[in-house]
Amino acid sequence: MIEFRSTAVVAPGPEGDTTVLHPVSLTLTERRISIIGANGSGKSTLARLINGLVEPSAGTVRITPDRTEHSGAAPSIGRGHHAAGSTERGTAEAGPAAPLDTARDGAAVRRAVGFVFTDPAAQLIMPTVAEDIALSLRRRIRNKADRRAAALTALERFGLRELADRSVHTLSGGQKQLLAIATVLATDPAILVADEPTTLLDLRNSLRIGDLLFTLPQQLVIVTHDLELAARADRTLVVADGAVVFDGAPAEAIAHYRASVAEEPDTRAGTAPAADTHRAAAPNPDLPSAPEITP
Ligand SMILES: Nc1ncnc2c1ncn2[C@@H]1O[C@H](COP(=O)(O)OP(=O)(O)OP(=O)(O)O)[C@@H](O)[C@H]1O
Repeated sequence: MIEFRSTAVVAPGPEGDTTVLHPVSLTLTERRISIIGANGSGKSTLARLINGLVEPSAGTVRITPDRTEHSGAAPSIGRGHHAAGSTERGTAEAGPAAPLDTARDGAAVRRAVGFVFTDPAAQLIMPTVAEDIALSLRRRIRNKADRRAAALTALERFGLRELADRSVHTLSGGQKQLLAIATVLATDPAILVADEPTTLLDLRNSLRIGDLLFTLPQQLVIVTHDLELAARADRTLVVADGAVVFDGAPAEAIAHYRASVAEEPDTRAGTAPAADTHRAAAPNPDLPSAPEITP
């Protein structure tokens, strides 16, 4: 579960403060949450607050990792199989953990919340594929040989086993993104936040990565400009001008976003409000998985 309580982000600058995110309160319990909105609207800021990459200037963000929610068989891709899960998940405790505050419990939050960036190059740092995934396992598995074996098993799960000793620089964009996701998931986070993970990918790889993300046992928060992908969520947030302006069922959220784009010329001329902020807090009676439902 992810809780924003009057969370705001203000960036100081030479010419005064800029409000990047207006105060927002949300309780996110659904398993799949998508965030959509225009460029520069504040989506990444909202996503980065979840794992502490951005700290709130006011209010709080709290994470309650549910260790039971992803204790089942993990999905695989390509020729992979599920065996990796047992190696990495053996120590997972059952039941909900205590809430973590992103400002106070930074290290624990980063362990609980994996983050996938748009550009996988931002997180692939070791020379080879196997070394990269092994690096993410270093805290969990101290012995080097065991770590390599676990890395290979994890790669198998994502259909990347044959690329184990390849330089990460020789991978295709799709393979890099898959590896980036694999390295994050190898640490078994309770929540996965993905910030436009398919933006740099072709259609085939977008579909592949989308299928992977939406079949994960983890709670997923995905920022995306791909409205088909966004529509697969249980709940969608629309962000505009640093505020959550709609929160509800994906189809309605997407319709709201499309309508706001259609109205844009008026908005730019200053003849209409940028967003109907009242709708953000309004509960959606049609939302099948309302905020109180546990994933
Ligand atoms: N530290 C900062 N200082 C000043 N402005 C910032 C800071 N962080 C973000 N912003 C501004 O806040 C706005 C929202 O940024 P953010 O990256 O969250 O948008 P976004 O919706 O993810 O955009 P995109 O879809 O283009 O990735 C942008 O105008 C950005 O330039």
